[in-house]
Amino acid sequence: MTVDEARDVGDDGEGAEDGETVEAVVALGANLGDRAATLDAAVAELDGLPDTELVVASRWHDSVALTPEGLDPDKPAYLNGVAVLCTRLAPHALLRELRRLERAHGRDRSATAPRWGDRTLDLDIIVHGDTRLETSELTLPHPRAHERDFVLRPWLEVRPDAVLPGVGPIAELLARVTAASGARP
Ligand SMILES: Nc1ncnc2c1ncn2[C@@H]1O[C@H](COP(=O)(O)OP(=O)(O)OP(=O)(O)O)[C@@H](O)[C@H]1O
Ligand SMILES: Nc1nc2c(c(=O)[nH]1)N=C(CO)CN2
Repeated sequence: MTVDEARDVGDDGEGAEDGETVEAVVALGANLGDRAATLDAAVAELDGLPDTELVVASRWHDSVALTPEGLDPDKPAYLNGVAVLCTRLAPHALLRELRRLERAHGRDRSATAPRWGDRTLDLDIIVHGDTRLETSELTLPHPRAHERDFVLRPWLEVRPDAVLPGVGPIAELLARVTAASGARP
């Protein structure tokens, strides 16, 4: 499938069914190791997933680590970005592939790893077409995407008109997050 065709899919107001081609947005983050090299490699690996093609990836953005206690400039800073994929993988199948790629990059998912702890690679599904679902393994859209500058900013860079299904245009969401943080847009 070509990039232009990819831009036209997943826009029919329905949740994605098995085997349907949709545009999915994956958020990438890393704050350990050679962050840029890891994210570059991950983008290439996303492009190589079965029934999947990379449409566009954002630049990598530096961002202060968000922890359960708030922003922590003493933690290693993150590089964040997004990749827009055209995929026939169903949501849970895509999630399994992302977990596999995280593992391959040394992601520590042991029981002792702290919530929102430092990581070599984090891959989250932000949207999968217009799918809205909530299971024990997967919530779509990603439940915290609307409040995350480090997701919305790179996404806006590559998809200025994107809408978070059930929430709103990401340009408005980013403006709200930026205003709430007291920072300039
Ligand atoms: N949209 C989603 N994308 C990725 N994982 C999800 C999603 N919704 C639910 N999950 C579940 O969240 C679990 C925890 O994921 P992970 O450890 O990457 O969270 P986190 O990145 O530390 O935090 P956050 O979810 O706030 O970004 C995963 O095992 C997965 O089953
Ligand atoms: N800046 C930044 N902070 C985070 C990030 C992230 O990607 N960027 N991911 C987290 C868990 O998903 C927790 N904190």
